Amino acid sequence: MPLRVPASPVRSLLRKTITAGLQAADPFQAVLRAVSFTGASLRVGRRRYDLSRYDRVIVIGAGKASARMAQALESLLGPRVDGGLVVVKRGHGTRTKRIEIAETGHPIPDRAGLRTGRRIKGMVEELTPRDLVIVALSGGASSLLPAPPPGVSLAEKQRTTRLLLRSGATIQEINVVRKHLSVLKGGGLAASTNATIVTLILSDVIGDDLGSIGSGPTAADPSRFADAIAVLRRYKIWNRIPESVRRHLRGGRRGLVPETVKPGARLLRRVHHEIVGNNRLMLAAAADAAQRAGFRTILLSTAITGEAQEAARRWAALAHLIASGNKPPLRRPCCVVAGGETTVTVTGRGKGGRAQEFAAAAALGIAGLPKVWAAALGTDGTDGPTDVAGAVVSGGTAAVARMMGVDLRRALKRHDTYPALQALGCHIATGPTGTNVNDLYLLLLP
Ligand SMILES: Nc1ncnc2c1ncn2[C@@H]1O[C@H](COP(=O)(O)OP(=O)(O)O)[C@@H](O)[C@H]1O
Ligand SMILES: O=C(O)[C@@H](CO)OP(=O)(O)O
Repeated sequence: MPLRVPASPVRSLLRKTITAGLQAADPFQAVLRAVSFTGASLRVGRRRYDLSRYDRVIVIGAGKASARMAQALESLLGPRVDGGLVVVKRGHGTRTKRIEIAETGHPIPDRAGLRTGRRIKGMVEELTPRDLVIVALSGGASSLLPAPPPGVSLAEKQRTTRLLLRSGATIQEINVVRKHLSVLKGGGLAASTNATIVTLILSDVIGDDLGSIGSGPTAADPSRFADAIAVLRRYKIWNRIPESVRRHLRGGRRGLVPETVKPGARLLRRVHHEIVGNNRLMLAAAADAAQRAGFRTILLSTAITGEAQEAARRWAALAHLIASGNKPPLRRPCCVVAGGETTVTVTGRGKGGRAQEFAAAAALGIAGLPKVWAAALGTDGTDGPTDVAGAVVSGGTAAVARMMGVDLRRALKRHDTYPALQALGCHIATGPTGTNVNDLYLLLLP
């Protein structure tokens, strides 16, 4: 799908920055930057693998961007890839030759995911130390590759996931729970095989914590069962999750269920990780494009977090500061670029996403400021469970909303920002981008 940005004086700048950012986050290019293959030598970052010493080279993967990562590995390694299986979100698949692509459910795991999880576990279990597994990991893996422990059904895991996603917990906290409800996460994939592992990661977690991205299937996990219980209590969902899940977690805390793989574990000596792309790289490219378009540009932060509406209020405060013209931190024409990932504590049955919630709140925050635009979008192209990437609003959006009878405050209260922003013509659509490196936030003062 081509990039769709509403008409406005900043349309061209938006197109340039978004396109540059998405290109820099392209999983195919990201893999090619980090990996090369000459003779029998596979270079991954600073590490080299002599492939003549391995019997089989298998590509396993999970995440929204993992099909494109697999494609890049195929193009590099050609027939040296003996096969593999990579799981992506429905609609995010691409054509591959040797590596099978499976499409499963996200953000709620489904039956296809369960089947694929079992197949992947079976595939790696039979490998030996003379085999090499290349793991193509990106955000979304937690849901795409469910592997509930004995005693917990898929339906029970689905319910727990639903509650967690709406609870306002951070992705790190959510994944502390998911790691303790999975036999493949929290290092479980690495523990399931004797093969050598190199994991290529397109990160969608701020700070690139290896244990959090896709719940770290090949990474150490310092968190414990007690931490998982604490997260569920903190967000007041302990009493709402299924009894089987509580039983499993309590049993784990008492030492009746094996813990996730802990830092320093011996098995991790045959595992290496390489971050091939992340939010920062995407932001740098977007900022560069704005600069080249003649805007004074700063990359303000890679860690916009917290409730989306609050983050939007801070964003609006910055807009006021710059627009005031009174010793502004940046003079027009200027562009502020930031990244990160906010959270939304969802109540009710509204339709929206983090970026749309941010944009709608920003519209109220910058109301009345002339020639100021704020945009927010998820780089995967689907903001929350919707078909748009995000939205762009201006200092005039709130007035237009009033005129049209669109109640932005009410939309925010009900977390129902999609219909409001749609009516106002503010949506930015990219279609599924094939990548996933968190969100992009822009403040534009031409
Ligand atoms: N109606 C809504 N309004 C705002 N945000 C929502 C709504 N429904 C879900 N979300 C947010 O969408 C997130 C999941 O959507 P998604 O963009 O797929 O996340 P991710 O990119 O992390 O996988 C949830 O964490 C939740 O905060
Ligand atoms: O897979 C996951 O655990 C997370 C983080 O990597 O991704 P997403 O929020 O896209 O599901």
